Amino acid sequence: MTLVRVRQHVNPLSQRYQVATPAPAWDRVFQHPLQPLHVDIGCAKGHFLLAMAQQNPTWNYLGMEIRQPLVDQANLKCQQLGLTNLHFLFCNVNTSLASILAPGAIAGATVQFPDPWFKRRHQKRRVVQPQFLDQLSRCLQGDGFLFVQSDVLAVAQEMVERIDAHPHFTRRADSQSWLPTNPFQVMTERERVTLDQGKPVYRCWFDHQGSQEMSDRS
Ligand SMILES: C[S@@+](CC[C@H](N)C(=O)[O-])C[C@H]1O[C@@H](n2cnc3c(N)ncnc32)[C@H](O)[C@@H]1O
Repeated sequence: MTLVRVRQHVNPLSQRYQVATPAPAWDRVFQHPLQPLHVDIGCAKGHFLLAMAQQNPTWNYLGMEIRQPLVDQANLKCQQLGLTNLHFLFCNVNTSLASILAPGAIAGATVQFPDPWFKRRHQKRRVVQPQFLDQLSRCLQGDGFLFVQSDVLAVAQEMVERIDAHPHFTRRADSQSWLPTNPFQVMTERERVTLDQGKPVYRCWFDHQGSQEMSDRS
């Protein structure tokens, strides 16, 4: 058995992650490429999507992850399970959303337990930056959704403040305070560990609206 070293954290701002990843051939990665697409950002080992894809065969699922060994392992698992509505992609979402996903290509997105980067000087490495939300908004359909959760209150608050400040996202009525449960009823790796330790999770659910053209605030 070959042991692959998986780094604990990867700095998304380092030079080697600045090259935009091209889109895969969608008709090769999904059996039915026109099904609605749900993208999980920073999917790690992909446990969440492996379960979602089995439960919802009429949706396609794309996991985006910056640690390549995790992506390779997740795609292997996907193959072993014979799933034709799931694919994992090695990329830096902060540089590659626009090169991978066409405007309006996705029906929904999740950002779950993003790396917290606690030190102040490292916080610009966090995934949910204003520019990321502009790009995500371009890729989301007019009636798409965005679900975010974290076990770190400050990270959850920062994500929610940034999403609230974006003109094309609105909190769902049930998300005016933190959602008590995960609406997908499928746990991520990090969510399971957090709940097993009896710790709280901070969750929020947004509707996306507006045309892709309006989403481009730049
Ligand atoms: C704390 S883990 C959470 C994993 C999973 N979502 C969960 O809830 O268990 C955050 C993941 O996001 C990935 N990640 C961080 N920055 C990223 C980026 N810019 N692009 C893609 N993936 C990223 C990390 O490599 C890591 O696997």
